[in-house]
Amino acid sequence: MISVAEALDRLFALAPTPVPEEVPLLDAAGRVLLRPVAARRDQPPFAASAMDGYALRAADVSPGAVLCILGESAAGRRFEGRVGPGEATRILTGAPLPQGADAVVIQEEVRRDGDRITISDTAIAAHVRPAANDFAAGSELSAPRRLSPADVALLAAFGAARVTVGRRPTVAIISTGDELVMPGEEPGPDQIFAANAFGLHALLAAEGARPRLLPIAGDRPEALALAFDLAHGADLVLTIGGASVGDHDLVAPAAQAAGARLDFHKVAMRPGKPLLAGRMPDGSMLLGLPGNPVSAMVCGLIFLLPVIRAMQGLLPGPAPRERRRLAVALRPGGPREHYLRAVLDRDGSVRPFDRQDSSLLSVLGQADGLVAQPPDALGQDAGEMVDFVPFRRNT
Ligand SMILES: Nc1nc2c(c(=O)[nH]1)N[C@H]1C(S)=C(S)[C@@H](COP(=O)(O)OP(=O)(O)OC[C@H]3O[C@@H](n4cnc5c(N)ncnc54)[C@H](O)[C@@H]3O)O[C@H]1N2
Ligand code: MOO
Repeated sequence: MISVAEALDRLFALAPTPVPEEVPLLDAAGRVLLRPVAARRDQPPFAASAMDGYALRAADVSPGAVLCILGESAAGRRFEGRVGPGEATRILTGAPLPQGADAVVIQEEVRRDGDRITISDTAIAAHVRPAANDFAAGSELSAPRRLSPADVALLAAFGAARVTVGRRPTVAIISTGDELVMPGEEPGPDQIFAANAFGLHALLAAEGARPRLLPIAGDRPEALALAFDLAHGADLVLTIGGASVGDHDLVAPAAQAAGARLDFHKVAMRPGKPLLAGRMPDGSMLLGLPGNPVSAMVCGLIFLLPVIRAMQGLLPGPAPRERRRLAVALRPGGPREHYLRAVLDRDGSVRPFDRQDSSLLSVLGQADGLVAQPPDALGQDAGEMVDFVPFRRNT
C-alpha cells in the first residue's frame, strides 16, 4: 500500500493542467489568478491630501499666522495655480496638492474669515499622501493566488477590467450502491440516504469546482458503465463507495471495463484505505472514494481539495496543517496514517473524540478538524504536540 504523501503526488500527476480563462473583474472573487497583473499607473497618481482642510507651505504654519485663500482643490478637479508664501487653498480629501504647497492643515485647526484663515496654536502641517504611496505603476499582484475581495479591490485600483483565472473544474459525482436513495425519496427498509454526494458537492463548490450529481448507480456493472458514460466530459469523475473488496464493490473493475487505467488502489490511511485513482479513456481523472461517510469526507479533505486547487492553478500541496497541543492522551497508532476527528478546546488544544468509527457523520459534524497521527506512532501524553488539519480554512 502506498503512503498518503505518495498518493497525493500521484494524484497531482494525474490532475489535468489548469485551463486559463479570462473573466470580468466582477466575476473574479474566489477564482485563482493564473497570470500576474501589473498596475497601469501610480496610486495615488499625484501627491494628495489625506484630510479636508487647507493646502499650504509647511514653513508658513505657525500659531496665529494669517494666510490668503486662492481657491479650491477638490477630488477630481485640481487647483491649477501655484501656492506661494502666505497663501493657501481649500483642499478636500483625495484632492491633488497644488503646486508650491507641501502640507495640509485640517480645517478644525484654522479659523476662516472670508478668504483668509488664521492658523491655531495646535495646528500641524502634514496629511499629504505622496504620489505612488499605495503602489507604483508596474507593481504586480502575483500569481497563482486565490483572489480575495481585497485582491479584487486592488486589481480594480490597478485599472484591470478583466483577469486570467483558472477555469473551474467540472466534477461528475457518482454514488454507488443498491442501498442508496436520494434525500426526499422514500427509502426501503434496507436502504439509507446518499449522504456523501451532498457533503462532497458542498466541499467541491466551496473550493471553486463545478460539481454535478449523477443518478445513483446500483451494484451492477451495467449501471456503473452507464454512469461512466454520463460522466463523459467532466474534468474529474468522482465515485463514492464500491471501492473495497466486497462482492458488490465494482468500481475498479467497472472503470477498467470502461477503459480506465488505474494508477493506484488502496492507501495506508485510516479512514480511507480503499481509495483508488486513475485516468478515464477521454483523459479525465478518476478518483474513487470509499463509501463510509467519514472516509469519503476525510478523503475529500486530504486528497480531493488539494487536487481541485491544483486543477485551478494553485501550487500543488497537501491540506494545510497546524501544530497543536493534545488536551488528552493519544493511544498508539496502527500501521496506517490515522486521521482522528477532534474538537478544539478553548485554549486551542485538540481533543480527539472517543468514537472514531468511519460511519459517524454526527461526530464529523461536531469536529473542528483532524488530528493526523503518522503510521506506527507511539502513544502520546496530554500536552504533547500533534499535527492538526483544520476544517473550513480559507487557503
Ligand atoms: N473485508 C474487508 N472489508 C472492508 C475493508 C477491507 O479492507 N476488507 N475495508 C473497509 C473500509 S476501510 C471501508 S472505508 C469500507 C469502504 O468500502 P466501499 O468503498 O466499498 O464502500 P461500500 O461498501 O459501498 O459502502 C461502505 C458503507 O458506506 C455506505 N455508503 C456508501 N455510499 C454512501 C453514500 N453515498 N452515502 C452514505 N453512505 C454511503 C454504505 O451503505 C456502507 O455502509 O469497506 C470496509 N470493508
Ligand atoms: O478506511 Mo475505512 O475508510 O477505515 O472506514
